[in-house]
Amino acid sequence: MTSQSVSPVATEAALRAKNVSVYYGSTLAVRDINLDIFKNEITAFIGPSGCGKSTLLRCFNRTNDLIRGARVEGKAMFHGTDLYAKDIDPVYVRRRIGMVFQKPNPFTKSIYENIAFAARINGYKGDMDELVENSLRRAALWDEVKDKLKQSGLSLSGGQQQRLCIARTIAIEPEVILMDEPCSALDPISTLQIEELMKELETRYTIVIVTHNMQQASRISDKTAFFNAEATESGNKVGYLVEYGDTEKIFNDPSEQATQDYVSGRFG
Ligand SMILES: Nc1ncnc2c1ncn2[C@@H]1O[C@H](COP(=O)(O)OP(=O)(O)OP(=O)(O)O)[C@@H](O)[C@H]1O
Repeated sequence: MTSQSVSPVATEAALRAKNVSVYYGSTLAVRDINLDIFKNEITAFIGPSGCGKSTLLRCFNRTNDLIRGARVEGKAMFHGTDLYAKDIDPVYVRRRIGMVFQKPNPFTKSIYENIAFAARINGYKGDMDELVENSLRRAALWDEVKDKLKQSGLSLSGGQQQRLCIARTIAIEPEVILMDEPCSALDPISTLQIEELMKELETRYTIVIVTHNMQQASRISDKTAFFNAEATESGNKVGYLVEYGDTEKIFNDPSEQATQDYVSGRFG
């Protein structure tokens, strides 16, 4: 075999959606999504309100299971394993594929216990002080809180609370972190801190972020998926994937006019 014949190592898809459609009751919310999310990359989901970004995101850690009437068709896979197969425990799925929400939601417990409690209920038996420190360090919060670990998590600023939630997620040792508009409740400085943190976390984790902030998507993500919604005959709107690719291409040279219009702020 010559060096020319050796193909480059294919980047591994951590998550894969294969013909994924999601219904709420009898209403189709998102149709026929096909998409690979690559390991150690940041993937951004963008698109106008209601096009199904959060719905699709939730498929990847089975949090749609917690919504009454939600039903997923097709396959959502994690390293080739069907996340919805009969023998798959959704609690295990959510441990491997963590989630950070729009509004910071620390427990009404101390900063220390926000991490320790999450780790304990997930069966962690190691050195708790070490885990708390490491998780807070990785979430770029340690220096700000190391002298007040007994204070309530709710005493922190919004941006610090969101980093605490990220630390809590990290403490469970996930492989993927799903982030649903994690900065939408934060001021610009806290937003930049979270963005910097995401770039640091990317070396260890695969990150998927839903964002309405175009600059944020173009600043931090490697790949971008643009979704849109169209009206069905029954008058409902159904979301679909318009275009997916390298962020640079999606923002500078998209294939679809709708993508161009959206990223340049002409609609949405
Ligand atoms: N819990 C739910 N129950 C019923 N319908 C829902 C639920 N969550 C979302 N939907 C519907 O599914 C469609 C997609 O919503 P979703 O929140 O996933 O879109 P989105 O692109 O994330 O929107 P936004 O950007 O506003 O957060 C919408 O029509 C919405 O009304």
